[in-house]
Amino acid sequence: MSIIFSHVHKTLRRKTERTTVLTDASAEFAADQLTGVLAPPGSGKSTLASLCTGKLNADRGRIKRTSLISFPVAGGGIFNGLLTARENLAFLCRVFGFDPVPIIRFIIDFAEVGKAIDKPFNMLNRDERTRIMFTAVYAIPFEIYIVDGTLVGGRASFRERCEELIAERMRNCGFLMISSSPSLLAKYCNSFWVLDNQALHPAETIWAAQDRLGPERLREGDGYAEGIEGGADNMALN
Ligand SMILES: Nc1ncnc2c1ncn2[C@@H]1O[C@H](COP(=O)(O)OP(=O)(O)OP(=O)(O)O)[C@@H](O)[C@H]1O
Repeated sequence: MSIIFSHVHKTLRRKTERTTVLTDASAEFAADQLTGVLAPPGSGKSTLASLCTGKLNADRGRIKRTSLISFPVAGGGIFNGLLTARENLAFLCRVFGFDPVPIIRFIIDFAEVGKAIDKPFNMLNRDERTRIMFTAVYAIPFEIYIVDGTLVGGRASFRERCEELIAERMRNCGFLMISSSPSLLAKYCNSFWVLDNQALHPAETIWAAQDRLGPERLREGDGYAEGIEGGADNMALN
């Protein structure tokens, strides 16, 4: 089970601006590995994540998914701000083929949201939204979790519990972490790729990946975001 890129081309377009992110890129990300893709800032991390999840399609080439792939951890635009948190979560569970009842029960307990679960998502405060968004992705039993820079979030006590949940998932599931931070990928991953010159290259170690890009093109970070701004479509409040 895996995500396989075969000769993928992708150009982003906005008015007159065109940015080519991938040119004839091939790679295989296995569902039984913790894979890190080291990529400079602005080189196409979010685009790669969106191609993996199917949010974006390749212009040319093929992306074959034979695993159940998550939406990006803490990815924006997943929740609808006008629906309640419970309605959003029920919808997400059904889209991915899971019974919402036990998953929502788990999220209410784990994220400690109580009655806020039945409020419109855009009426929740930033902490509540952050806890729900991080718990939602890890509560659903995906086969490969997609991390676009941010792995964990929330305030101290939630973050600690969330890290335990992530460690549990990492024992049984695949992760594809796309980041500009060598130390983040070194901490969690056991298989490495580099996104460089619009192509994906395998690397033996994170140090080989870092050497290929050069440290001056990278940006250290710990994959932590205390809170997520917005996080939903139709956000009326922050
Ligand atoms: N719609 C668009 N049209 C043209 N260029 C775009 C578009 N969206 C983003 N870009 C540019 O394409 C490149 C890749 O974007 P992407 O968001 O995938 O990169 P990223 O590595 O995730 O960026 P960051 O490090 O800032 O999070 C960036 O240089 C960005 O400025």
